[in-house]
Amino acid sequence: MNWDALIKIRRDLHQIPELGFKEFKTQTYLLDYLKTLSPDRIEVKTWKTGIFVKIKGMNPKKTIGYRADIDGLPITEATGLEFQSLHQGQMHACGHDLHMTIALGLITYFVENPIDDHLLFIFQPAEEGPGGAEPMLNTDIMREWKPDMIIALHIAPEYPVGTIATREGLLFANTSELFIDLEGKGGHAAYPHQTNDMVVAACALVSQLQSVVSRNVDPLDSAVITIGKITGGTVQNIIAETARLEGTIRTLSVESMARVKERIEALVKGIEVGYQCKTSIDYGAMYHQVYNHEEIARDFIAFAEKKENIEVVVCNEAMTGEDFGYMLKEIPGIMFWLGVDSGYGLHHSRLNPDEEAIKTAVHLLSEYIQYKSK
Ligand SMILES: CC(=O)N[C@@H](CCC[C@H](N)C(=O)O)C(=O)O
Repeated sequence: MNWDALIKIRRDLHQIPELGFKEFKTQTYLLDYLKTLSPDRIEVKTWKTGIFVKIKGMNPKKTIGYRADIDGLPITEATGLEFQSLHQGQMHACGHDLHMTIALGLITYFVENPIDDHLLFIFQPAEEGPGGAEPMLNTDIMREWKPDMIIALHIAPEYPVGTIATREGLLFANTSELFIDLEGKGGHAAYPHQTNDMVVAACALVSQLQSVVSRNVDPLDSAVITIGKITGGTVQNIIAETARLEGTIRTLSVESMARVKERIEALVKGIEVGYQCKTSIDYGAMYHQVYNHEEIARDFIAFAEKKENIEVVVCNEAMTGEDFGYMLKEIPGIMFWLGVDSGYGLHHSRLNPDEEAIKTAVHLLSEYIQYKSK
């Protein structure tokens, strides 16, 4: 494997992060790379900004899948790296540049070292939203090339390189986006009694939302409500007529998601009455939990534990979301965390994964896939 070439690929991809379903340059870059590989064994099909790559097996009995997400985030990069993002306000701050590079490393390896089974690599757009996994699953290409098992990984800044972490069963939470619009009556800053101020209403609502997890969810269960963005008003001396909260809900069960939403709706109704305004709630994109197939997870953990230079952690569930959960709902498989040792975490403008982890993942997965194909 030409590791220097893979590092260059990672850095090239890092420079061109694009948001969900706008990954045009990324798709072109990936397709250009795939054209450099011997065409005899691979078939490539595109879907929107995503790509399916099938590597034909020598004596196939099944198809093994690997999924890499390809979109970036609306974050202004502050790493100061020489290969930092060229796209103002956009960054690969969730490691998808590494996920794609690892997929290309595996494709290159298996084109050069064919195995018995078919392999399907899925480059999936829009993981950060609105979600590309579910629509990709529903394509004719996927119906035709559907894998019998599927694998994905996610970088983990908190673990050192060489560590992987996973577990049987639930790994990532159920998620739902949350958008709440408030509309009242604006006016002059000096005449608040003639208005219904939506900045005040929005602040009250953010505070009240904090009681849902602390008072409506069983302490032995887990949930998260995060409001990541508030907008409202126009200038400092005009009382705001509108405000908008944007956030996300995370729960460990589908039932808790329903309960949390019920409570949010009740609080929003209360704001409507208490602050004399109109409200609306939009749940945006929702992701199914990531649930690892127990037997495959056990087998993968046992396999990885035998590898030199790999430390396996059997981790707790995380409140992160991943639309790979939809793929695992239909296809038996696993997701795991890949240690990349960064002082800054996921979705941070200074996230700086150690590129050595690319080698760890390509070694581990090429060996695991060969073992599963025997
Ligand atoms: C691994 C990761 O960070 N995934 C994202 C998925 C976002 C889903 C959706 N846009 C939402 O915010 O609910 C995450 O934030 O966990």
